Amino acid sequence: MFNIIVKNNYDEVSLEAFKVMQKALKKENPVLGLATGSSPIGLYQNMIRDHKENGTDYSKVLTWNLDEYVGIPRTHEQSYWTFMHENLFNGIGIPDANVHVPRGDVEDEEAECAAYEESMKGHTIDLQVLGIGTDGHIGFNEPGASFDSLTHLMDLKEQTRKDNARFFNNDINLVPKRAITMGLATIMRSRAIVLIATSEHKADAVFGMIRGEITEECPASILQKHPDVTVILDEGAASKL
Ligand SMILES: N[C@@H]1[C@@H](O)[C@H](O)[C@@H](COP(=O)(O)O)O[C@@H]1O
Repeated sequence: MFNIIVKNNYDEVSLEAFKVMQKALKKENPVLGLATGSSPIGLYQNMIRDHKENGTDYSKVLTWNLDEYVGIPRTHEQSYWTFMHENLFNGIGIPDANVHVPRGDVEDEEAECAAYEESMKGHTIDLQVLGIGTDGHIGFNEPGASFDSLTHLMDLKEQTRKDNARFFNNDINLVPKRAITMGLATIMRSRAIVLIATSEHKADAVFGMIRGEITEECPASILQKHPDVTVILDEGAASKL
C-alpha cells in the first residue's frame, strides 16, 4: 500500500523522508536498509545534522545496504562502500561492525551473494530506504529480475550505466557492467519502505511503480504488493500520476 506525499522541492522531500526515518529510529535496536544514489543524500544530511545537534545515537543501529558494483575495490571513490561512508556513516558515528555492504571485489561473487543473504538471517529491516532508476529498477534489480530473487548478481542495463556515467567522468566504459544487489524478495521482507524520487526524468518510472501493471519488466511495481510504502516525490516526479 502506498502513502504518496508530494512536496515542493528536494529539501522538503528530504525532510519528509527524515520524519519517516525518525519514527524507525525510535525502536530499541533499529535495523535499516540503505540506498545510494543522489535521491537519499538529503535524508542522510538530515540524519547527520540530527546526530551532531541532538546526539541521536547510532551505536545500536544495524544497517544493510542494497547493492554494490562488481569489479571495483571498496577503496574506489565510486564504490557504494565509499559513498555510504562519505555521505552517512562517517557523520553519524556508527561502528563499522554494524554496517553491511556487499563486497563487489571478491573472487566468488555467488558465494558473496549467499553470504550477504545469510548475514541478514534473524534480522528484519524496519525501514528500507529506496530510490528508483529511470527504468524502474530498485537496488540494482533491473527489468527482468525475478520477483522471487534473493541477493544476486545482476548485469546492468545500458540505460542504467548511461545514467550512472556522470559519476565516472561521463565515460560509460568506466561504469561497471555488473552489480551485487539485494533481490526483490529480500527488499519485500522489510517492514516498511520509504522511496524518494525527484524530477521529471523519474516520472515514467514512478507511474509504472504506482499505476502500472505488476510486472518484472518494472521491478518497482512489486511494491504495489507491500503493506507499507511511503513514496515521497516532488511535482516533477509526480507529474504523470
Ligand atoms: N543502485 C542505485 C539505485 O539504488 C538508485 O536508486 C538509482 C537511482 O539513483 P539516483 O537517486 O541518483 O537517481 O541509481 C542506482 O542505480
